[in-house]
Amino acid sequence: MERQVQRLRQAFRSGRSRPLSFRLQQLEALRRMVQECEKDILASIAADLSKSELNAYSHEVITILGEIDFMLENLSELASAKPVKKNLLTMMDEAYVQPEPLGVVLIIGAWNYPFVLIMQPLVGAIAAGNAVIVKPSELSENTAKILAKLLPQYLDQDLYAVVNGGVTETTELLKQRFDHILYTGNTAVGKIVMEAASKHLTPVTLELGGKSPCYIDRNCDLDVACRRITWGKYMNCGQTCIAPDYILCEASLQDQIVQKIKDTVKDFYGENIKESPDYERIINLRHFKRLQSLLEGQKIAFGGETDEVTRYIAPTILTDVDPNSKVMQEEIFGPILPIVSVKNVDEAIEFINDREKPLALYVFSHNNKLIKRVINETSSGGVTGNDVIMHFTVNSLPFGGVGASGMGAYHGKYSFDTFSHQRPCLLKGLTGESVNKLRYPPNSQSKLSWAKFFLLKRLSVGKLSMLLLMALVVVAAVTVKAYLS
Ligand SMILES: NC(=O)c1ccc[n+]([C@@H]2O[C@H](COP(=O)([O-])OP(=O)(O)OC[C@H]3O[C@@H](n4cnc5c(N)ncnc54)[C@H](O)[C@@H]3O)[C@@H](O)[C@H]2O)c1
Ligand SMILES: CC(C)=CCC/C(C)=C/CC/C(C)=C/C=O
Repeated sequence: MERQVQRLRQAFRSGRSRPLSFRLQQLEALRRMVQECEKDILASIAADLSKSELNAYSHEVITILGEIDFMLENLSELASAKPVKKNLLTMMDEAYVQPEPLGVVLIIGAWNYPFVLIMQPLVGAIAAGNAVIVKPSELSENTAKILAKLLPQYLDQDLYAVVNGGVTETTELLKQRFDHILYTGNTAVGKIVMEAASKHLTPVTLELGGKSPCYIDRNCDLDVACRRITWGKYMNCGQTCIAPDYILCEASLQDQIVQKIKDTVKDFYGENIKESPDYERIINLRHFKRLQSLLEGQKIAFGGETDEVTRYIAPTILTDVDPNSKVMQEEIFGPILPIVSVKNVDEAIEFINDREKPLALYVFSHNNKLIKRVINETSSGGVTGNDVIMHFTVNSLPFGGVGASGMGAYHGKYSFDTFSHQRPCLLKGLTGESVNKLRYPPNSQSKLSWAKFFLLKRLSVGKLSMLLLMALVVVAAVTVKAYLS
């Protein structure tokens, strides 16, 4: 592992990854990889998540092609030096912010969107000019294998590497010194990653999870709300970090919501959900059993059927859920949707604020003021009003958590910035010592008041009259010169 990181560091130090032409060429190669190997990529994702290839394409491949296109179109602007405002002391100089690559970056992905969660940060890290090691999740082993096979075929092998493996390999990897680590996964491992990174003072981006609430206001089109929630909750069998975790609503809405979600499930997946190509399975037996245990003692208003052999759990709704019950204590990450009743929006806001800051927050209402109020009075990684999941798809929005749901963000420009150092540059000439004298010792009251003038634009009466006098002399000189010529 150590040798591998050293090899990448050496390649980074050679400067090969820095020219924009090289970065663009690598991004184009990545796009070719996705297009030319689409079939194998889709088959791997499909095998890992019992997912149809159509869904694998729309859940994962579209996002990556969009991200690569964005970087190809915007890289020269993103990577360019940005001139900044100057003060009076530096007005003759050049001042700008120059984004520069950080060095060798580690990207650790999770299993639930195994392609997107490796590839999207990788696009940003390459665009920013870094060398990169990616570590796909061992739980999505087919996608891990195809990434390890394809990436070296299309990318520069000295700068970009894939390490596969589980806890042992990741632990070993985390002992190495990186210049940035982006980790996606659960909070407990997030803490391990951050602790390991702290040994080298390596900055981290942590893309974690949490319980993302969904408040449905009485003043709302329930048909539309329930259709959108059904889509976002049961896609990927609920194994989506930003899936609505639970619903908050007034008690009187509960039965209507159950009925409408039931009807939508039938529209989406048909009478026999098990036969639907659009309904996935739980990733492994450990998660299957964990989810089964969340159903114990709950009022199941819809669904609840499970099949251990195929790790099938039906789209399920729990009603009158006690906020202290187990299903409300941990991120569900499966197709179980609890409804917790609140008296009104005030109580919903309090409920959200009493808990850890979630990765996403959803509010459904005709009343935009109410939506804005919920946004203003709570905190979460991201928000979508009157829909779910969709803020993820806008790559001009930063994607990330806050508090327990993570730190830092990526996507589009935010990926580029995450993997760059914003380097402040000031370029001066070697003239102008008469002004510089002001900051050289010995100090004096007069130098201090000039410094206040140049840096704070504060002028004493004495300095003001002197400046006026100087201005008058300049005007007089110009007038005399004009008269004589
Ligand atoms: N914010 C996001 O974008 C996002 C996206 C997907 C998933 N998630 C969150 O991730 C969680 C599900 O993922 P998961 O954690 O089950 O995925 P996982 O089991 O695939 O683990 C994530 C990564 O951590 C590594 N890992 C596991 N144990 C480790 C250890 N002890 N030391 C070092 N590395 C270790 C794994 O090898 C893997 O690469 C959920 O909480 C979900 O909300 C967040
Ligand atoms: C709207 C379309 C076409 C796709 C959405 C894809 C999707 C659900 C992405 C989620 C990715 C993500 C960060 C998952 C976290 O677990």
